[in-house]
Parts: sequence; structure tokens; C-alpha cells
Amino acid sequence: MSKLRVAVIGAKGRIGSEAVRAVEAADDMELVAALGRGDKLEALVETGAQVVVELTTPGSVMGNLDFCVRHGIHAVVGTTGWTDERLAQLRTWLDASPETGVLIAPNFSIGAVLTMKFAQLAAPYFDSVEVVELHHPHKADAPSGTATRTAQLIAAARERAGSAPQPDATETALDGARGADVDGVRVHAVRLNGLLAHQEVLLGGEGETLTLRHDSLHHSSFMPGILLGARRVVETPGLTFGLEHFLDLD
Ligand SMILES: NC(=O)C1=CN([C@@H]2O[C@H](COP(=O)(O)OP(=O)(O)OC[C@H]3O[C@@H](n4cnc5c(N)ncnc54)[C@H](O)[C@@H]3O)[C@@H](O)[C@H]2O)C=CC1
Ligand SMILES: O=C(O)C1=N[C@H](C(=O)O)C[C@H](O)C1
Repeated sequence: MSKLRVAVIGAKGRIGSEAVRAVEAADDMELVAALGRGDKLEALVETGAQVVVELTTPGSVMGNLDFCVRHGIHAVVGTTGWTDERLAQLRTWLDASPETGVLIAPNFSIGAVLTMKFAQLAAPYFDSVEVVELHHPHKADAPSGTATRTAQLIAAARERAGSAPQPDATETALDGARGADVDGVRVHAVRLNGLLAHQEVLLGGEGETLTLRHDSLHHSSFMPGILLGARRVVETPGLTFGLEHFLDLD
């Protein structure tokens, strides 16, 4: 059987360099290009890449996806910074290239995907829910894509269940003291040397609390999800948001 022809963009970055090694080590894949900043995207066409793994920056990802989708190259995207406007733009590009698939995964690690799922399940049963994400200090964006998605899923689950607004008597606060407001869910971002990627979902009810915590201790935690995404996206046209859809967890 022929191998899946995979390229990595952002190949010299923290997660991109790990992805290069993971693709090279996968028996069913061939790494055909490893692009860094300044490299020409035409190399993707010249090398016959079937799937691109996009791990760059919010400032670069849209240009890279525009190119990939226009050339019918499927994409697995870990880069953060997704807004409704960006997703709408991507859908427009995909409409014009209906056989192309793009997976955007706020987090590729199985534990993080399950944490989001558990948070969604638990959120309607508690009065209060807040999200704390903790990352290495080199991270460019806050809050993390994972925390933003977790908060959105919590908010949607609470809305579906008809949950009451969260209790909060705060009248005065220093700017930022109560975190960011994502669809009514407070999200707090910690940046600390020594950390990689961690998240806690704190849930509180009458006389009890529940804490869901996930820790990515190494970038290897993201690799099985990236490889699964590459295998599945080639047979899944259109936009898939969240690895859970490829794990039968949706
Ligand atoms: N979804 C997930 O599971 C994960 C997502 N991420 C996300 O992936 C992104 C990258 O994270 P890190 O590797 O930590 O950052 P990084 O800064 O170490 O790496 C980004 C790399 O992309 C390169 N780059 C930027 N623009 C480029 C372009 N136009 N073409 C080619 N290369 C370009 C940079 O030079 C750099 O080498 C971030 O948005 C981060 O949040 C990170 C880890 C896991
Ligand atoms: O920048 C990182 O490191 C990570 N980024 C993603 C995010 O913003 O959620 C995924 C993971 O948290 C690591």
C-alpha cells in the first residue's frame, strides 16, 4: 500500500519539530516536506503532499490554509487563534474545493480531548465553573485555544440544560483579576517556566467541588492525535473542528 505523503509547516517550532519526527517514524507515512518561516509553499505541490500538518502562528495559518485548500491539499491544523470570522472564511474556501478536508484541533492530546468532554458533561450539574490554563512562558496567545474551546463547550452545555447564571458577587476588581469572559465562563491563564500545557476545570456546587485536571508533560502527547488526524482527514471532506469527531466521542 502506498504511503500517505505528509508535509509539516512550522517544522522548526516546538511542536512542529516533534511532528516531523513522528511522521518520519510512522510506517504508513512519508515526510515529503518540512517547511519553516520563509520557505515557499510551492514545495507542497512540487513534492505531491497529500496532507499538511500546520503548526505555525495565528498570523501565518490563514495564508497557509488558503494555499493548501486552493491546491486540494488536506490539512491538520493545531495552530491557535480561531475566531468565528476566520472559520467562516475557511468554510468559504472549502466550499470552492469540496473534496478537500481540514481538521482544526484545539488540542491533539487524548487527555485534553477527554477533559473537554468530561467538563461538558459535568457543567450543568454545578452552580459554578471556571477554567484555569497553565502553559510555558513562550506561548504567544492567551487564553489557550484549548481553554477557549473548553469554556465554549461548557457554556453551550449549560445553555442547553437551562442552567442559571453563575453566582458572583464581585463589585470591584483589578483589571484581569477575574480572568477573561468566554461566553460567560471565566478563563484564567498562568504562564510559568517549567510548565508545558496544563488545564484545570473547577466546578463548584452546594458543599462540594470537582476538579478536572489534565497535564501534557511532553510534546509527544500530541503526536498520536496528529497522526490520527492525518489518516482521517484525507477521507473527511470539509471542516472538522475538534479531534473528538475522529475519536467517536462526539
Ligand atoms: N493543537 C494542539 O494540540 C497544539 C497546538 N499548539 C499550537 O501550535 C502553534 C505552534 O506552537 P509552538 O510550536 O509552541 O510555537 P513555536 O513558536 O515554537 O513554533 C512555530 C513555528 O512556526 C514557524 N512559522 C511561523 N510562520 C510560518 C510560516 N508562514 N511558514 C512556516 N513556518 C512558520 C516559526 O518560525 C516557528 O518555528 C501555536 O499556535 C500553539 O498554540 C501547540 C501545541 C499543541
Ligand atoms: O502553545 C502551546 O503549547 C499549546 N497550545 C494549544 C492551545 O493553545 O490550547 C494546545 C496546548 O495547550 C499546547
